[in-house]
Amino acid sequence: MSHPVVIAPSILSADFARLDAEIQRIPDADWIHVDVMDGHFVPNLTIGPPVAKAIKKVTDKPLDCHLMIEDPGRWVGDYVEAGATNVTFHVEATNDPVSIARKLRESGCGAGLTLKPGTSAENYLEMVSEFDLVLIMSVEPGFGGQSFMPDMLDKARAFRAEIDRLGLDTRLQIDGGISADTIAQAAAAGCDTYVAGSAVYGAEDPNEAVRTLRSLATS
Ligand SMILES: O=C(CO)[C@H](O)[C@H](O)COP(=O)(O)O
Repeated sequence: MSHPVVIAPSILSADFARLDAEIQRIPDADWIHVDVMDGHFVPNLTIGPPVAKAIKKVTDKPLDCHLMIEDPGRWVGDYVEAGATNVTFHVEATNDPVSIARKLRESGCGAGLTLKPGTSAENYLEMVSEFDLVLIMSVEPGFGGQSFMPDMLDKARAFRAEIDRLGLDTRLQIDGGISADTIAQAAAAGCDTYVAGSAVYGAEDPNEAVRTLRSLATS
């Protein structure tokens, strides 16, 4: 099943002192991507539920929360309460991703599965029907501004094949080093949902960057 392209700028690369204004600079974005880091699962510390809730107040766009945290099952409810549309968590941080996905879906929130670059798709393909979104990390999670890892496209192809084989409408998202130079490769590998931080907020006109990414992903 093919979806319209979604461009989800990551506010990790925005000015945290002016988040409301930074979000208003990207009216053509489809989703707002919120990178949650706990200083344990990844060596960086960013934002938590109160900030997600504050962001929700200043935008009607879906809030796409990527939890780079330990023990995600303990915290997902807080992001649902904060107004998340999707909550994506790492398979490396839990022994029971399916239970967490079911909890999210029962609360009316989309469930997202994600894997670090070193984790292979093999053990997780079979659970794809439990998820609304699969996120392929194309950098090591933790920081914006890193280089795209083209080897991750094989993982995207494997998930795309399984999603299509089962006829699911699960979205295939990619995050890390997505720019005008890399987005077409990700599209060719079957991705339909793109996170971009520095390529959007590092541009002189972030909204123009969003439009350019969308057009390169669809051409
Ligand atoms: O999850 C992330 C880092 O862990 C970020 O969303 C991602 O890296 C986006 O930044 P950039 O587009 O600059 O690579």
